[in-house]
Amino acid sequence: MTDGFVYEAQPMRVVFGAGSTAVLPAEAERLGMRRALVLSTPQQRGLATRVAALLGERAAGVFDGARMHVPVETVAAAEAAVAEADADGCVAVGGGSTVGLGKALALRRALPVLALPTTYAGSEMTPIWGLTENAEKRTGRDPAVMPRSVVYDPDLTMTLPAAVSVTSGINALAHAVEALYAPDGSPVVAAMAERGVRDLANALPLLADDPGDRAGRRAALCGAWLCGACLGATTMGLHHKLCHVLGGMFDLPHAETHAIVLPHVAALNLPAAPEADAALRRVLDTDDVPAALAKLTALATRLGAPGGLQELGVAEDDLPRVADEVLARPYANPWPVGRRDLLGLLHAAHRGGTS
Ligand SMILES: NC(=O)c1ccc[n+]([C@@H]2O[C@H](COP(=O)([O-])OP(=O)(O)OC[C@H]3O[C@@H](n4cnc5c(N)ncnc54)[C@H](O)[C@@H]3O)[C@@H](O)[C@H]2O)c1
Ligand SMILES: O=C(O)CCC(=O)CC(=O)O
Repeated sequence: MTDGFVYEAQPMRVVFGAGSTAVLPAEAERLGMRRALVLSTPQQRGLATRVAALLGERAAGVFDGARMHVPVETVAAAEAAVAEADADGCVAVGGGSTVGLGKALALRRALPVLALPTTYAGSEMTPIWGLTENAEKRTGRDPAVMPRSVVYDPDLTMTLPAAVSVTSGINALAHAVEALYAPDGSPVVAAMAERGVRDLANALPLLADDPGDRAGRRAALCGAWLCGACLGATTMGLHHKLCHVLGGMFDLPHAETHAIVLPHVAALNLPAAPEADAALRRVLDTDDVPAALAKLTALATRLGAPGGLQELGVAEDDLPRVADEVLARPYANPWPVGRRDLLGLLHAAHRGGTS
């Protein structure tokens, strides 16, 4: 096939709108959940408890042990909670960490997942699961982990701190950027990516200035949905690979790592991906896409996010080990990545700022 494409739509049901949390009991009923375990991080236990109260008899309890990068130990504890509560489904209330735990339960226990995202990570739109064991993060794809229903309520994002709003928004942007040059892209993905990037790039500066901006919250969540759907439909490239290796090896905060790395990968890859570059120039209204992305990263650092890998505690001496791991099992990428380029990129991301 020349210049063709394959697009496989993911089965996704989305309910979007301020106050849409109220539809949860009806969504649980639609999915046939009679005893749903509500999942959250420890920090979001209060919200999870309110969600359990809203579910009433359909709630089987709250498990608040979700952690970033889905450690296997956390999954084991959640499985024990599922067994003890005799749960027949789970409601994941939170960001990518909580949705990721729901996916692990879907994978291992065939439990249906209903997701209420509260960050912009976009995991709820993908069949990608991740698990971390012995400082190594494994990822895979399985349609069985896709949440059966996703309720996007911008009201739940009002409490998301400004810095996390910007970094998790950049995580979502990265999904769209890589989807635009993925080998399995398509016009549907490109349309979602362009709209998602535009929504997020417009909304993040508004949220940085005023996290209470309701229109900004709505636009950012809509952008996160679309960018997440792009990731769900395409294969990931160098950027995601780097973030997974770094995240797994050093237990780094996921969104912050994405925010640091993205402008550097864009600078390396976009010259080899002219169509993606043109689309991003158009939607970001710029002649220099990496610089526009670096401005968003700078927005996050102004709000207190780390500006470079060194600030995240990564030792410079460890960078060759990261490069080795990335090159050992590379993801498809427009620029044929060599060790020299990769080390240059890693050192720049380590220092922080632009390449
Ligand atoms: N599989 C996928 O497709 C995919 C995509 C993106 C991210 N991820 C995964 O998601 C994880 C990162 O997710 P994340 O960036 O959303 O962070 P997160 O879920 O870890 O949340 C970050 C922190 O913010 C808190 N929080 C979340 N929403 C809040 C809100 N509205 N108000 C106040 N506090 C809130 C959480 O409790 C947590 O303490 C990583 O493990 C990453 O690998 C997976
Ligand atoms: O890197 C991402 O943002 C998407 C993939 C991912 O995080 C895998 C996981 O769920 O751990």
